[in-house]
Formats: sequence, structure tokens, C-alpha cells
Amino acid sequence: MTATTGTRPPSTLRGFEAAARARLEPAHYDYFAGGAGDEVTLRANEAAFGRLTLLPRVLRGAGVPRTDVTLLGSRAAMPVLIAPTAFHRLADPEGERATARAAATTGTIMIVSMAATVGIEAVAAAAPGAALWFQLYPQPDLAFTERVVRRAEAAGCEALVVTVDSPARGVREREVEHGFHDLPDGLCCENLRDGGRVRPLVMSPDISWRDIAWLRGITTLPIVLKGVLNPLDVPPALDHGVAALLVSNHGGRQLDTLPATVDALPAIVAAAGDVPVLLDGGVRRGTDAVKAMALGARAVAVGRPVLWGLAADGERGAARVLELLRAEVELALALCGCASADDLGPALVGRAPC
Ligand SMILES: Cc1cc2nc3c(=O)[nH]c(=O)nc-3n(C[C@H](O)[C@H](O)[C@H](O)COP(=O)(O)O)c2cc1C
Ligand SMILES: CC(C)CC(=O)C(=O)O
Repeated sequence: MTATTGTRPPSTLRGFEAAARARLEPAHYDYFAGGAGDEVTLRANEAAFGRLTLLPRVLRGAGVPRTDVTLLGSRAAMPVLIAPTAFHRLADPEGERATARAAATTGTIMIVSMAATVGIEAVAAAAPGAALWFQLYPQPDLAFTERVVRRAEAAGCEALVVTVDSPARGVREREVEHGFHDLPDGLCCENLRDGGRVRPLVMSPDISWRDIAWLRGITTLPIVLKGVLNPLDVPPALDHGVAALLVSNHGGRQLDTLPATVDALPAIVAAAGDVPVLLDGGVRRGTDAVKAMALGARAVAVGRPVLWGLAADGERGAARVLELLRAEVELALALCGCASADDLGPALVGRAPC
């Protein structure tokens, strides 16, 4: 039985969110939906896309647009990746296995969270066709961190996405109100299993460029830094040999009152030179993805929308959400007169009058 049995499946992302909300425990819905503090940044991410306009070109004979991209050697059929989010088994019993199968079906890249409720080996085995990247919170115990990296490598992950915006965990008041502190019995962060126990996840206040240098030395996987917002952090990132930057404010869940990611994007793109820049936060439409790419992002990622698809209708719901976004990207490119994202540029984006 699915939430949609007997009724039409949702045909929009908003419909998937409503279906997910109806199905999830309120504490779990609020864990997924919530943001830090007054949720200013959470709202800003979506609102900022709404303030940008598209300025299409006409009569360009561009044909049916291509939506595929190659990122760090991984091929994706669309420029919308799955951002790393924790605890998928709160949304569906198959958890990250179902999400990975949806990634394989739609041909996109799944960034698997270190806080996944299915171990990286089982995620990879469930979806042999999926392109997987692994998200890492470097732990103070470097020997343990290295064991996690080796597991990700052995499972076939094609990049390491190091989250650098979390030297402490943000306070989400919705979680506090529900008293949501931990996973229910029977679920745990399977990537933290180590020698017969499950280690606690540490948001290390000591994380520094030394950790990036150390990681660069122990793995040949490309390293993506997730959570860069200030252009002052770009030169050291390039000096440390990072392969890409992911502009992110953690979906408004860490420090409140940070800028919307699409507003922070141009300065990071300008500083990054040839190094690819990705973005997540508030992408809910194909037009949002196209605006971010016009402003220089190579691709975008979505967090909550995939969770809503998963909670509403398991693997099928997650795949449907991704396919909706892919089709919207294709249509937006066509209506902008573009044969592919390569034809986009800042001249196609304007600002709505306030
Ligand atoms: C429920 C939830 C769990 C998340 N877990 C992680 C995580 O484990 N690691 C991480 O780097 N980011 C995590 N994030 C942040 C996402 O990777 C991403 O930055 C954010 O969700 C993008 O915004 P969006 O949800 O508006 O698309 C999480 C976000 C949500 C909503
Ligand atoms: C388990 C958490 C640390 C995952 C996370 O990053 C989040 O909830 O935003």
C-alpha cells in the first residue's frame, strides 16, 4: 500500500510534500522540514529564486535541449543531484536503498549521507547502476575517518563531499519542541558502525584546512567542499586541491540569517575560476535550476524534495520527484532558447522589481 493507492499520485513537488506530511510522524516531518533559529534562511533560499526572472532568447532553432551533465567524471542525465540527507528510513522502510534506486532510474547522482540509515555497501548493492558520491563529516578520530573513507571507496563512490559548515550542530527549534534527539530503536547511522559498535556522530569544532590536506593525502577521490558561502574561503580551497565547491547553507539548518544560496553564488563562481561550482538550497522548480546554472552553477542538488517523494511513495515517489524536475529543466531550457545548459549565462537572468 502506498499513500497514493486509490488516488492519483501527486503531480507536483508541493503535492508530494503534502502527501509526505500526511504520512510522516509529525516529529519526523518537522525534522525533515525544519531550519535553524527563526528559519529566515530556510525561507530565503526559496524566496530568492522567486525574485529572479528569466530573460529568454528567441528564434535560435535550438532543438530539443540536452539535460545531461558530466561532473568530476560522473555522468548524470540531469543537472539536479540528490543532496545528502540523513535518516531516510524515517521516510520509508527501504530508506537509502530506495533513494539510490530512484537515482539509478532517473540517471542522477546520489550524494549518500554519512548519517544514512543504510550502510554505504548496502546502498551501492541495491542500485548497481547508480552514481554515488559519499558525504563525510570528518571525525576527530582520523583512523576512524579513514576507515569510513575506505568503505566509501570500496563501495564504488566516485567523489567525497566534505561538509564544512558544521563545526557545531545548528539548533532547529522544531526538533527541540518535539524532543527529537535520536533515531528510534532499530535504526542507526550504519556508516558509523565500527568494530561491533556504532560511534556517535561528532560535529567537530576543530575541523580545519588541515583535515582537508590530510584527506587529500589519503584518497585519490575528488573532494567537493560542501557549505562554502564566503568568497574568502575559495583561494584556500583551490590551494588544497578541491575538485569542486558546493554553495550551501545546509538548507537553512545550521546558522540562521545566512544569505540565500543563489544570492551567494555569483561571488563564489567569480572566485572559483575553472573549478566547478554546485549549489543546493531551495531548488523546487526546473526554473530554479536553470537560474542557478545561468549564474554559473554547473548543477544543483535537492534535499527535502527527494525526502517528500520517498515519504509519500517510496522509491517510486523519489523517482517521480526527480523526473518532474528533469522535465521542468528541459522545458525551461527549451523556452529560453537553449540547446543545453552550455547556452546559459548571466544575461538570461534578471531581477524582479521589489
Ligand atoms: C533532513 C535533512 C537532513 C540533512 N542531512 C545532511 C547530512 O547528513 N549531511 C549534509 O552534509 N547535509 C545534510 N543536509 C543538508 C542537505 O544536504 C542540503 O544542503 C539541503 O537540504 C539543501 O536544501 P533543500 O532541502 O532546500 O533542497 C540535510 C538536510 C535535511 C533537510
Ligand atoms: C544527523 C545530522 C547531523 C544530519 C544533518 O546534517 C542534518 O540534520 O542537517
